[in-house]
Amino acid sequence: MRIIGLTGGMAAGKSTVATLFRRAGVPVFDADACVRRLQGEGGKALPLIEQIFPGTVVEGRLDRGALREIVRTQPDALKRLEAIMHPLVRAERARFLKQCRARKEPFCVLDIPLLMEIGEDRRCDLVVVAEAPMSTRLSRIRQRGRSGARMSMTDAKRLLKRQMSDHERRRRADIVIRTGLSRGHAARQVHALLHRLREAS
Ligand SMILES: Nc1ncnc2c1ncn2[C@@H]1O[C@H](COP(=O)(O)OP(=O)(O)OP(=O)(O)O)[C@@H](O)[C@H]1O
Repeated sequence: MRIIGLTGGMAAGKSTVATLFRRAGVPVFDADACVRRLQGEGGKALPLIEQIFPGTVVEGRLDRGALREIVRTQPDALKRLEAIMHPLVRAERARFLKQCRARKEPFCVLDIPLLMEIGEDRRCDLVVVAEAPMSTRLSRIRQRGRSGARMSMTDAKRLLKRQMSDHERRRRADIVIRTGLSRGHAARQVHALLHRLREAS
Protein backbone atom coordinates (compact mmCIF):
# COMPACT_ATOMS: atom_id res chain seq x y z
CA MET A 1 0.00 0.00 0.00
CA ARG A 2 1.27 3.45 -0.88
CA ILE A 3 0.75 6.14 1.71
CA ILE A 4 -0.04 9.59 0.34
CA GLY A 5 0.65 12.42 2.79
CA LEU A 6 -1.55 15.44 2.21
CA THR A 7 -0.76 18.80 3.70
CA GLY A 8 -0.80 22.54 3.05
CA GLY A 9 -1.02 25.85 4.85
CA MET A 10 -4.10 27.37 6.38
CA ALA A 11 -7.02 27.59 3.92
CA ALA A 12 -4.87 26.06 1.17
CA GLY A 13 -7.63 23.59 0.28
CA LYS A 14 -6.46 20.41 2.08
CA SER A 15 -9.95 19.32 3.14
CA THR A 16 -11.27 19.98 -0.35
CA VAL A 17 -8.51 17.84 -1.88
CA ALA A 18 -9.06 15.16 0.79
CA THR A 19 -12.76 15.03 -0.15
CA LEU A 20 -11.80 14.57 -3.80
CA PHE A 21 -9.60 11.59 -2.86
CA ARG A 22 -12.38 10.15 -0.70
CA ARG A 23 -14.92 10.50 -3.52
CA ALA A 24 -12.49 8.67 -5.81
CA GLY A 25 -12.61 5.74 -3.36
CA VAL A 26 -9.33 6.37 -1.53
CA PRO A 27 -9.54 6.04 2.28
CA VAL A 28 -8.53 9.23 4.09
CA PHE A 29 -7.30 9.71 7.64
CA ASP A 30 -8.32 13.22 8.74
CA ALA A 31 -6.05 14.30 11.60
CA ASP A 32 -8.21 17.31 12.54
CA ALA A 33 -11.35 15.17 12.73
CA CYS A 34 -9.42 12.64 14.80
CA VAL A 35 -8.46 15.34 17.32
CA ARG A 36 -12.08 16.51 17.46
CA ARG A 37 -13.22 12.92 18.14
CA LEU A 38 -10.60 12.37 20.84
CA GLN A 39 -11.62 15.63 22.51
CA GLY A 40 -15.34 15.15 21.96
CA GLU A 41 -17.80 13.72 24.48
CA GLY A 42 -16.49 10.43 25.84
CA GLY A 43 -13.23 10.95 23.90
CA LYS A 44 -10.05 9.25 25.09
CA ALA A 45 -8.21 12.55 25.54
CA LEU A 46 -10.66 14.06 28.04
CA PRO A 47 -9.51 12.34 31.26
CA LEU A 48 -5.88 13.15 30.41
CA ILE A 49 -6.64 16.80 29.63
CA GLU A 50 -8.61 17.15 32.86
CA GLN A 51 -5.67 15.68 34.74
CA ILE A 52 -3.15 18.30 33.59
CA PHE A 53 -5.57 21.23 33.23
CA PRO A 54 -8.14 20.73 36.02
CA GLY A 55 -11.49 22.39 35.40
CA THR A 56 -11.34 22.22 31.60
CA VAL A 57 -13.73 19.26 31.42
CA VAL A 58 -17.19 20.10 32.66
CA GLU A 59 -19.91 17.42 32.80
CA GLY A 60 -17.94 15.24 30.42
CA ARG A 61 -17.43 18.01 27.90
CA LEU A 62 -14.29 19.92 27.04
CA ASP A 63 -14.55 23.64 27.72
CA ARG A 64 -12.69 24.71 24.58
CA GLY A 65 -12.73 28.38 25.56
CA ALA A 66 -11.04 27.61 28.88
CA LEU A 67 -8.45 25.38 27.21
CA ARG A 68 -7.74 28.01 24.54
CA GLU A 69 -7.20 30.58 27.27
CA ILE A 70 -4.77 28.31 29.13
CA VAL A 71 -2.83 27.60 25.93
CA ARG A 72 -2.76 31.34 25.13
CA THR A 73 -1.53 32.42 28.55
CA GLN A 74 0.66 29.60 29.92
CA PRO A 75 4.02 29.27 28.17
CA ASP A 76 4.34 25.48 28.22
CA ALA A 77 0.63 24.61 27.97
CA LEU A 78 0.62 23.89 24.24
CA LYS A 79 3.59 21.53 24.60
CA ARG A 80 1.85 19.68 27.44
CA LEU A 81 -1.38 19.42 25.46
CA GLU A 82 0.51 18.15 22.41
CA ALA A 83 2.28 15.58 24.60
CA ILE A 84 -1.18 14.16 25.31
CA MET A 85 -2.66 14.49 21.84
CA HIS A 86 0.21 13.33 19.61
CA PRO A 87 0.49 9.74 20.96
CA LEU A 88 -3.32 9.36 20.83
CA VAL A 89 -3.50 10.61 17.24
CA ARG A 90 -0.52 8.41 16.30
CA ALA A 91 -2.33 5.37 17.70
CA GLU A 92 -5.50 6.18 15.73
CA ARG A 93 -3.44 6.68 12.59
CA ALA A 94 -1.73 3.32 13.09
CA ARG A 95 -5.14 1.69 13.46
CA PHE A 96 -6.34 3.33 10.24
CA LEU A 97 -3.25 2.11 8.35
CA LYS A 98 -3.68 -1.41 9.72
CA GLN A 99 -7.31 -1.49 8.56
CA CYS A 100 -6.34 -0.20 5.10
CA ARG A 101 -3.64 -2.86 4.79
CA ALA A 102 -6.06 -5.58 5.89
CA ARG A 103 -8.48 -4.44 3.16
CA LYS A 104 -5.59 -4.51 0.68
CA GLU A 105 -6.16 -0.90 -0.33
CA PRO A 106 -3.64 0.14 -2.99
CA PHE A 107 -3.43 3.70 -1.57
CA CYS A 108 -4.53 5.72 1.40
CA VAL A 109 -4.27 9.40 2.29
CA LEU A 110 -3.06 10.93 5.55
CA ASP A 111 -4.54 14.43 5.72
CA ILE A 112 -2.31 16.08 8.34
CA PRO A 113 -1.98 19.87 8.47
CA LEU A 114 1.40 19.69 10.26
CA LEU A 115 2.68 16.65 8.31
CA MET A 116 6.04 18.27 7.56
CA GLU A 117 6.43 20.03 10.88
CA ILE A 118 6.22 16.68 12.71
CA GLY A 119 8.45 14.94 10.15
CA GLU A 120 5.76 12.46 9.08
CA ASP A 121 6.28 13.40 5.42
CA ARG A 122 9.44 11.27 5.49
CA ARG A 123 7.35 8.19 6.21
CA CYS A 124 4.97 8.75 3.29
CA ASP A 125 5.51 7.29 -0.17
CA LEU A 126 4.23 10.43 -1.83
CA VAL A 127 3.76 13.92 -0.41
CA VAL A 128 0.99 16.06 -1.87
CA VAL A 129 0.67 19.74 -1.03
CA ALA A 130 -2.52 21.72 -1.57
CA GLU A 131 -1.64 25.24 -2.56
CA ALA A 132 -3.43 28.47 -3.42
CA PRO A 133 -2.11 32.01 -3.89
CA MET A 134 -1.63 33.94 -0.65
CA SER A 135 -4.27 36.51 -1.65
CA THR A 136 -6.87 33.73 -2.18
CA ARG A 137 -6.03 32.12 1.16
CA LEU A 138 -6.18 35.45 2.96
CA SER A 139 -9.63 36.14 1.60
CA ARG A 140 -10.76 32.57 2.49
CA ILE A 141 -9.49 33.03 6.06
CA ARG A 142 -11.13 36.41 6.39
CA GLN A 143 -14.44 35.04 5.06
CA ARG A 144 -14.30 32.18 7.52
CA GLY A 145 -13.16 34.33 10.44
CA ARG A 146 -12.93 33.13 13.99
CA SER A 147 -16.18 31.94 15.49
CA GLY A 148 -18.07 33.31 12.54
CA ALA A 149 -16.77 36.87 12.74
CA ARG A 150 -14.76 38.27 9.85
CA MET A 151 -11.08 38.51 10.63
CA SER A 152 -9.03 41.62 9.95
CA MET A 153 -6.44 41.50 7.17
CA THR A 154 -3.67 42.07 9.78
CA ASP A 155 -4.81 39.09 11.88
CA ALA A 156 -5.11 36.87 8.80
CA LYS A 157 -1.61 37.85 7.63
CA ARG A 158 -0.20 37.26 11.12
CA LEU A 159 -1.68 33.76 11.19
CA LEU A 160 -0.23 32.88 7.80
CA LYS A 161 3.19 34.30 8.69
CA ARG A 162 3.47 31.93 11.67
CA GLN A 163 3.22 28.93 9.33
CA MET A 164 5.87 27.14 7.28
CA SER A 165 6.48 29.02 4.02
CA ASP A 166 4.91 27.81 0.76
CA HIS A 167 8.42 27.69 -0.69
CA GLU A 168 9.60 25.24 1.99
CA ARG A 169 6.46 23.12 1.67
CA ARG A 170 6.80 22.97 -2.11
CA ARG A 171 10.47 21.98 -1.74
CA ARG A 172 9.50 18.95 0.34
CA ALA A 173 6.48 17.97 -1.78
CA ASP A 174 6.34 15.45 -4.63
CA ILE A 175 3.13 16.87 -6.08
CA VAL A 176 1.43 20.26 -5.78
CA ILE A 177 -2.34 20.42 -6.26
CA ARG A 178 -3.44 23.97 -7.02
CA THR A 179 -6.76 24.95 -5.51
CA GLY A 180 -6.70 28.63 -6.42
CA LEU A 181 -8.91 28.19 -9.48
CA SER A 182 -12.15 26.21 -9.67
CA ARG A 183 -13.05 23.05 -7.78
CA GLY A 184 -13.23 21.34 -11.18
CA HIS A 185 -9.61 22.31 -11.80
CA ALA A 186 -8.58 20.81 -8.44
CA ALA A 187 -10.61 17.65 -9.18
CA ARG A 188 -8.90 17.18 -12.54
CA GLN A 189 -5.47 17.33 -10.86
CA VAL A 190 -6.46 14.74 -8.24
CA HIS A 191 -7.93 12.42 -10.88
CA ALA A 192 -4.84 12.79 -13.07
CA LEU A 193 -2.61 11.94 -10.11
CA LEU A 194 -4.66 8.86 -9.21
CA HIS A 195 -4.66 7.77 -12.84
CA ARG A 196 -0.84 8.01 -12.91
CA LEU A 197 -0.51 6.12 -9.62
CA ARG A 198 -2.86 3.36 -10.76
CA GLU A 199 -1.03 3.01 -14.07
CA ALA A 200 2.28 2.75 -12.25
CA SER A 201 1.13 0.13 -9.73
N1 LIG B 1 -10.58 24.63 -5.75
C1 LIG B 1 -11.34 25.41 -4.98
N2 LIG B 1 -12.20 26.24 -5.57
C2 LIG B 1 -12.96 27.06 -4.83
N3 LIG B 1 -12.94 27.14 -3.45
C3 LIG B 1 -12.11 26.32 -2.82
C4 LIG B 1 -11.28 25.42 -3.56
N4 LIG B 1 -10.56 24.73 -2.64
C5 LIG B 1 -10.94 25.19 -1.43
N5 LIG B 1 -11.89 26.14 -1.55
C6 LIG B 1 -12.53 26.86 -0.43
O1 LIG B 1 -11.51 27.41 0.39
C7 LIG B 1 -11.84 27.27 1.76
C8 LIG B 1 -10.74 26.52 2.45
O2 LIG B 1 -10.66 25.20 1.90
P1 LIG B 1 -10.37 23.94 2.81
O3 LIG B 1 -11.26 23.92 4.00
O4 LIG B 1 -10.38 22.77 1.90
O5 LIG B 1 -8.88 24.30 3.24
P2 LIG B 1 -7.98 23.67 4.38
O6 LIG B 1 -6.58 23.76 3.85
O7 LIG B 1 -8.48 22.33 4.75
O8 LIG B 1 -8.19 24.69 5.54
P3 LIG B 1 -7.74 24.67 7.08
O9 LIG B 1 -6.67 23.66 7.26
O10 LIG B 1 -7.27 26.05 7.30
O11 LIG B 1 -9.01 24.33 7.82
C9 LIG B 1 -13.18 26.57 1.81
O12 LIG B 1 -14.18 27.54 1.98
C10 LIG B 1 -13.30 25.90 0.47
O13 LIG B 1 -14.65 25.81 0.09
